[in-house]
Amino acid sequence: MQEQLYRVLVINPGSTSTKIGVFDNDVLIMEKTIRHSSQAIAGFSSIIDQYAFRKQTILEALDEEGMNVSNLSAVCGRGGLLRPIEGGTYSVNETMLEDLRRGYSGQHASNLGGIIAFEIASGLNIPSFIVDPVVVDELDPIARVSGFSLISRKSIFHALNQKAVARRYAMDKGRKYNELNLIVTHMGGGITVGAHSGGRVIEVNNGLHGDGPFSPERAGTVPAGDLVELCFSGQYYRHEIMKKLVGQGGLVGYLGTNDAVTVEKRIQKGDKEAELIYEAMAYQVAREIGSASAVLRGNVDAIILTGGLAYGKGFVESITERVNWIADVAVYPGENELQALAEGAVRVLKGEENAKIYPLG
Ligand SMILES: Nc1ncnc2c1ncn2[C@@H]1O[C@H](COP(=O)(O)OP(=O)(O)OP(=O)(O)O)[C@@H](O)[C@H]1O
Ligand SMILES: CCCC(=O)O
Repeated sequence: MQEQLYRVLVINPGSTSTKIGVFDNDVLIMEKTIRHSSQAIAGFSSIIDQYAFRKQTILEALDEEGMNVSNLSAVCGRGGLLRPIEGGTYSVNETMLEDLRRGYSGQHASNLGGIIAFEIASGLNIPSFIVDPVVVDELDPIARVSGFSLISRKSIFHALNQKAVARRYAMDKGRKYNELNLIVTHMGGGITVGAHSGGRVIEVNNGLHGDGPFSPERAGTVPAGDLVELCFSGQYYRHEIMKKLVGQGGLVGYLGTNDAVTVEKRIQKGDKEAELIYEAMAYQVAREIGSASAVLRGNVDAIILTGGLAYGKGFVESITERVNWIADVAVYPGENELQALAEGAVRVLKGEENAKIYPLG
């Protein structure tokens, strides 16, 4: 019998781009990255204000590629800063739309994913979904304790790519994801290191404005007392400090660029400051992996390195030589987010899974 074919449009809005793909089941038939210049983005005062502009660019891109939207079975967007929820595929509903519009847990480009998916899908009378948003929260209770009773640790991380790559690793090894203990390290504009056990991410750093290694544009963990002193020194406004932590932190703060390729070129030309900072970023990633290995009591099947920085050979080597005594290191450069969105939607369309209802419980 012929397999039923579902055509799914997937939408992944990032800070400087909107990536879209069209899949027939899990097979990619069209992919496009629409880049937004900083001038185009700067014209909007908030993420949500970009909604009509981004939706229009998506529809134009589909039109240019000759994609007839009336053949779609569903639309799936990357979910944003919602309430903390467990991983999986969720139907877009009114509560979710409201939370995405007001940025329940903050502002992030992916807040637009579910909204645009819903708008396109409802015009076609087809379902819309989100999959594994950045707020997926499967932390063990012990991981929430920060040590400061007024603040709990939060789970904000690259859930979509971490889960997709972990599943891919399991498939490559002929194993089931939920049988493995994995340390998955996503290294992009932000860096998150997750301890995956029994199919759940029981510990992970909050890669947005929480903790963990510094990254191309984020500060990660900073000494708390010194940060408090700086906040009250009268030198900076609140939004300026926030920007120094997220956006202008990490490599940007030290070296003026978020582009690791540029940093590598500077190192090749003998820039010692660039060498120290780049090495420090690898050192902090390795330190976070070591910490995740303790969470898993040393019972680690593999350490997985993924995201754009995993293309950097020297960077990967520098991490690997510090952590390969813990477990084998597998490298999956780049990200697999469009594919993961499509697979999440198709699992539901085929009836292999039920779509979850937001918010759970
Ligand atoms: N070939 C390469 N060698 C070294 N670094 C690379 C290479 N290609 C990309 N990078 C670096 O990867 C980083 C961006 O990674 P990525 O594209 O995963 O981030 P993003 O999607 O913008 O953010 P995030 O992954 O946090 O959502 C940049 O610093 C970029 O310079
Ligand atoms: C940490 C959440 C995803 C991102 O890097 O923006």
